[in-house]
Amino acid sequence: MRIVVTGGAGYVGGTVAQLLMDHGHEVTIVDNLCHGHRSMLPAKAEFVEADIADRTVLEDLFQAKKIDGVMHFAALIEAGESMKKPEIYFRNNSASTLSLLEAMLATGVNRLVFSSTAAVYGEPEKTPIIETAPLRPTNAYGESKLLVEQMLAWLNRIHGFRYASLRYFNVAGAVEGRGEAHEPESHLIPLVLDVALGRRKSIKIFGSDYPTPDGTCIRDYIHVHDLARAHLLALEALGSRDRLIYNIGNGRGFTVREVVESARRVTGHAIPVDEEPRRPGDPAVLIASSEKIGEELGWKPEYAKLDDIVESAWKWHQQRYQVAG
Ligand SMILES: NC(=O)c1ccc[n+]([C@@H]2O[C@H](COP(=O)([O-])OP(=O)(O)OC[C@H]3O[C@@H](n4cnc5c(N)ncnc54)[C@H](O)[C@@H]3O)[C@@H](O)[C@H]2O)c1
Ligand SMILES: O=c1ccn([C@@H]2O[C@H](COP(=O)(O)OP(=O)(O)O[C@H]3O[C@H](CO)[C@H](O)[C@H](O)[C@H]3O)[C@@H](O)[C@H]2O)c(=O)[nH]1
Repeated sequence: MRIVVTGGAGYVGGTVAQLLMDHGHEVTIVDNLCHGHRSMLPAKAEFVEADIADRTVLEDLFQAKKIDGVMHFAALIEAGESMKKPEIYFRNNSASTLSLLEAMLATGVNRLVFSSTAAVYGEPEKTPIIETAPLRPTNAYGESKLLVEQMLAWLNRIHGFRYASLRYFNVAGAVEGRGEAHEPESHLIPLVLDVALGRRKSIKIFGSDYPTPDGTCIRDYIHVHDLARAHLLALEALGSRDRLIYNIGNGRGFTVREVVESARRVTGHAIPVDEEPRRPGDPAVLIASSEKIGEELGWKPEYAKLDDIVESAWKWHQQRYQVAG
């Protein structure tokens, strides 16, 4: 298939773009490089530097290349930042995505895989979270993604628009020369590894008074390779089905302190911590049930152990920052 990958200069989009190409698909990446890096682009992918809000560029591209489908990763992704500047999340993640959807409708491109998030659930009533759980985001980032999910449901109902919405839990790990390099970095695992490399003095723990066994937040970490495989399965499934919504996680939760412990085991570094107040908008516990995608598409994570995920991130982190070890 000929696939446009938005946000393909980023961590997840770049990884999926490479896997698509490994499977023989043709890929054109659209990214405005607001957070992406040219070094993340797969070597043989075509690259268009543009914003997803630019309908003219997108419509020309969709028509010229006879595009079969879109994988949409482009977004601002920091839950913490979204609680300080919600408006930029609604503009970039919700309004600009509507421009992309309009361009798809105008040119007859009728297959989309959308990067949604566990943040659409907010504070869950029950864990593991299933896809029919209430959708009540506690941060503006999650709301900006939920708005897109709502648009997609209407486009499906009215135009028969085919889409898969994949609600990722916490993505981590690296594959063959491609890993997590957000700038600025806000995610726990790369920040902890920065401490192990001596790039930061300590890791801040945001909140130690949550109702969890050690008082810190619990998250479900999923390896980026397993996540990428789920995208290919969803893209294929849209050939015969028109509306797919799946959680993508490991089904096991780890506290922030357990992540730090894992990084201590993997890196051999003491990793000092500083206890800080809670970060606004953070739910206490997010753990996925991914049974639905397992039953319907046969997806199963290959990386089940936290130490293996951290180890793969660590290898890449060391290479990226050119420290031997
Ligand atoms: N990393 C996670 O843990 C996680 C968890 C759940 C969901 N997600 C979702 O996965 C997707 C990818 O996340 P990531 O970690 O790879 O982030 P990333 O920041 O590495 O990649 C996002 C890319 O989108 C580009 N971009 C942003 N706005 C754009 C716009 N208007 N036009 C064109 N390009 C634009 C950026 O330049 C960047 O290259 C996002 O939609 C994010 O919300 C990520
Ligand atoms: O320096 C840090 C960074 C994070 N945390 C804590 O570690 C946990 C994980 O935080 P991350 O920032 O790594 O990830 P989030 O859970 O906030 O969010 C991530 O996963 C979500 C889905 O679960 C979203 O999709 C979002 O894009 C993505 O950033 C949270 O409890 C956070 O408070 C710290 O204690 N210290």
